[in-house]
Amino acid sequence: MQTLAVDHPLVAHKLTTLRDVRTDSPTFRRLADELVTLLAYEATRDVRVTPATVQTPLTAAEGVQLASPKPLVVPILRAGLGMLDGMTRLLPTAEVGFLGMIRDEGTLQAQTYATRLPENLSGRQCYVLDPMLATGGTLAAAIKLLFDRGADDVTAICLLAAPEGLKYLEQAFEGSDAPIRVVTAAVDSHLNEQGFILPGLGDAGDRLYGVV
Ligand SMILES: O=P(O)(O)OC[C@H]1O[C@H](OP(=O)(O)OP(=O)(O)O)[C@H](O)[C@@H]1O
Ligand SMILES: O=c1cc[nH]c(=O)[nH]1
Ligand SMILES: [Mg+2]
Repeated sequence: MQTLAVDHPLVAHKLTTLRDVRTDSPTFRRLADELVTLLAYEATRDVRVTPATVQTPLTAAEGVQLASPKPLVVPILRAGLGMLDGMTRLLPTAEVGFLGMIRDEGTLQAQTYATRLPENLSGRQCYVLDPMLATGGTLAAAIKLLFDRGADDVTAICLLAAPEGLKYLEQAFEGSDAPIRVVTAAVDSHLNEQGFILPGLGDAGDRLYGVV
């Protein structure tokens, strides 16, 4: 598994405001959207392309186009939905599938309550969107579901990741042949006793959707 914490002053600037407890929901949504687009630029570095030739007004030019089958973007509801527009701005022709997952705040176990994905993902590159990688249980379950349907390459885009979650994923998919990448704006310090990322940004779903 590869982890990339994107080191860029604009990412750090936007993340700082996102963390700030005084940031209201509309601003939080806008910043999350902008951050995803910046992270997506790095996360799609290995997106598959094929050679293509176009005619310019003057002559032929060799270039590339996105390969087939096209990439699949999978936001994990609810909080991952706040990352979808930022991602599809960069990959407008990607197909979008949905996973609804919720972490039980007592046991910290993830449960899947909705699945709307293509049955066969063989040969597909998948981009999973979830702002918080905490214990890693949610993302591990999502990646397993994609692999079970034949996906052969998964990149997760997270706004924040905890070292515990990264380690959990590393162990869960140890020996897997398929590439797994995690692209994040920052790897934070650790989890607290309630499984929240510190310093973190609180409950991403609640902050996106105005619960607080
Ligand atoms: O790494 P984990 O310990 O599994 O925790 C991370 C998950 O928790 C949050 O979702 P939550 O369950 O709160 O659902 P929500 O998106 O509906 O708020 C977050 O968006 C991740 O999906
Ligand atoms: O810090 C955390 C951990 C899980 N889910 C969140 O929204 N925030
Ligand atoms: Mg939540």
